[in-house]
Amino acid sequence: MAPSFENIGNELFNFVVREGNGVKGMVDSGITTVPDQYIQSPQERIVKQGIDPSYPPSLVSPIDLSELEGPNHDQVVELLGQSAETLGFFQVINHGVQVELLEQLKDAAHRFFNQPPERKAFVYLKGASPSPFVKYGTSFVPEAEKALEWKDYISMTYSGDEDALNFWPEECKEVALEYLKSSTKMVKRILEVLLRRLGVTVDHTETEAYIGTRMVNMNLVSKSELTVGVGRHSDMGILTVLLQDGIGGLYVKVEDDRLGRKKGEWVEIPPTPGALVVNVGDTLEILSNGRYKSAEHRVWTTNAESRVSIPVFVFPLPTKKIKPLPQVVEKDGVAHYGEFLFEEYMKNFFGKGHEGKKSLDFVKITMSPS
Ligand SMILES: O=C(O)CCC(=O)C(=O)O
Ligand SMILES: [Fe+2]
Repeated sequence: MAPSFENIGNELFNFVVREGNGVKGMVDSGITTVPDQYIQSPQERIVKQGIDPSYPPSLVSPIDLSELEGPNHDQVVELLGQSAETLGFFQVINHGVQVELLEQLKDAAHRFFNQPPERKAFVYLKGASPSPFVKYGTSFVPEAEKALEWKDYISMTYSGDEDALNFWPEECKEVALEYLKSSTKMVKRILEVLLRRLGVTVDHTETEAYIGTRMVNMNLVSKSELTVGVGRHSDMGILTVLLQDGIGGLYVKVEDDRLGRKKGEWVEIPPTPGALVVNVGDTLEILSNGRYKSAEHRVWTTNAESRVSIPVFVFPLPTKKIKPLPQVVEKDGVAHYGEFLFEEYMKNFFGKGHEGKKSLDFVKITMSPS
């Protein structure tokens, strides 16, 4: 049977979850063995191979977004488009998020996680938090995962500046809010050029509904081997912006022959000072009728150091109806995904453990052989 918090043992459950110690607390307490529930099967773990010098340059070289506004506009759009079509991941610089803010964010994340556990549990734990928009937790969906993730997180959903400054944690609220706002601007611009590249223009109200929900998370993956920081998954939204620290360990699955890599191979997105990682989410894959790929990715753990990462997830309003964009379907002659309300998608996504790109099966139209 799949292990879960139900059979994790009350003592451990109380310590990790109820008392807010998280995985970090377990590691800080000096445990010498990883509890069974966290041990991943060997195929789920990652052995770090280091960066291959023959790496396709587009995977490593960040794309300069400021060039979107200059004479190289078309080339930059092509770079973004091809990255979104092939790997589903790219890195960007001159992204409009202040470089000093990136350092401040990483410090703020450590400050948050370094607080005494009782404070994190008392103020932010699911159920205890004074706002439904702030949640401190551990693993992804502990009740549903096959093996638990070696990760603690705080999740802050944007519901207005005032709410953010009132409810988000003191240690990180200002920087997190600024990061979320400038990342959203960038996402809007990238989305616009990616859609225009497909011959689609979306009006302002429609765009706002596609990017109407924004959430900033801070993840802490503690030290260990045998475990996984973040299990194999794709993101559910439009685009995700991600700040990772210098530890590395974010791996993406290759699905496209054009990258000069074998299908199914995992490549690392190397930490690049000043750059942000951007990746396509399920919703953009659906809107583009499968042209842009929401890539499967995961994060390793290492014995050397703990790792922080700070994603901004941009996804539709819950009430937004989602289906492949009609202009794209017209060109393709067939829709590859059905229509749904975004809240249904979210319910499905958060109702299960991470399992690769399975989240998309929920809406995929599979052709029956005739
Ligand atoms: O920590 C990372 O590098 C990636 C995190 C991630 O994939 C997620 O939170 O969805
Ligand atoms: Fe992700």
